[in-house]
Amino acid sequence: EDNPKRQWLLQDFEIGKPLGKGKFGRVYVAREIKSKYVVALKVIFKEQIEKCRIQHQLRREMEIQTNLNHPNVLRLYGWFHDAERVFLILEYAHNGELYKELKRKDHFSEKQAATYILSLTKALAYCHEKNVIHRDIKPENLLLDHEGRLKIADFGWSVQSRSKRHTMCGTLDYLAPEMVESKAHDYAVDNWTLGILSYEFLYGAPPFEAESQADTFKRIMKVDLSFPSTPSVSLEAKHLINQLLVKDSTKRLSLQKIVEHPWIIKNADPTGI
Ligand SMILES: Clc1cnc2c(Nc3ccc(N4CCOCC4)cc3)nc(-c3cccnc3)cn12
Repeated sequence: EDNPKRQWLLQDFEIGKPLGKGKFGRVYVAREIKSKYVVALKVIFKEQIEKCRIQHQLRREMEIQTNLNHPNVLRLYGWFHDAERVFLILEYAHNGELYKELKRKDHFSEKQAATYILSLTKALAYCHEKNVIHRDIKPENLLLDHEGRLKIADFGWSVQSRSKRHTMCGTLDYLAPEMVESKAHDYAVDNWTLGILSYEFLYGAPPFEAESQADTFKRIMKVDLSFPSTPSVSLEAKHLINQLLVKDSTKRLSLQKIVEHPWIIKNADPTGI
């Protein structure tokens, strides 16, 4: 407040109930005492970080998320550390995890599913513009704010796209074909995931689910996609899913084309609620 660059301290916060635990630590709801602002405090143990040698990954998550500012991306307000822990000060998502909502409702309506997919598409377009590829978009990493607006969280696995970093201010001119190809390939993974999530939001389970990991792998590689007869889903929705779950990453529908797709135009609430 007076000096924004002042280091945050644990004593600046009242810690509330644990919201959940991840592999590297726990997330608590907390309140910054002076401003009474409610946040989520993600506590990560340094020994865990050293043991799994994820220092660089954590630093990358923090650099990336600090620089992202989008209504559908969970804000990272700041961070601090003490002898044994690192603390991330994150935006609190009052309505919790999207996948719990999906489990509760079995599957979403076409309007709800299209609204979430539109929010995700806009958030990913923003991230890609900032050369960030999330690579791990799944219901567990999606949270809902007090208005039910979707927030992408947990950038632990995202990467700053490497090709942009190697070339001089983003020109592709000097990149070898495989580098240009890999750049296009990298970003397109998030488009595939939007297809998976569209299916999962509408049917309640992901399209290539199978008994074993090996079977799921086979189904993905074959793009072994089929639509159950119930719940009944519109042809436009199936059309969008078919245009995203394409093996050739260069043939997947672009984020811009998703925003303009008839199913999205017809069903999504542009305010994202
Ligand atoms: Cl980061 C971050 C920001 N906000 C959250 C959040 N918010 C949140 C709000 C409300 C409820 N409840 C609402 C009433 O019913 C019970 C659940 C849960 C989580 N949860 C987690 C989380 C949850 C589970 C596991 N690992 C992390 C992480 N978060």
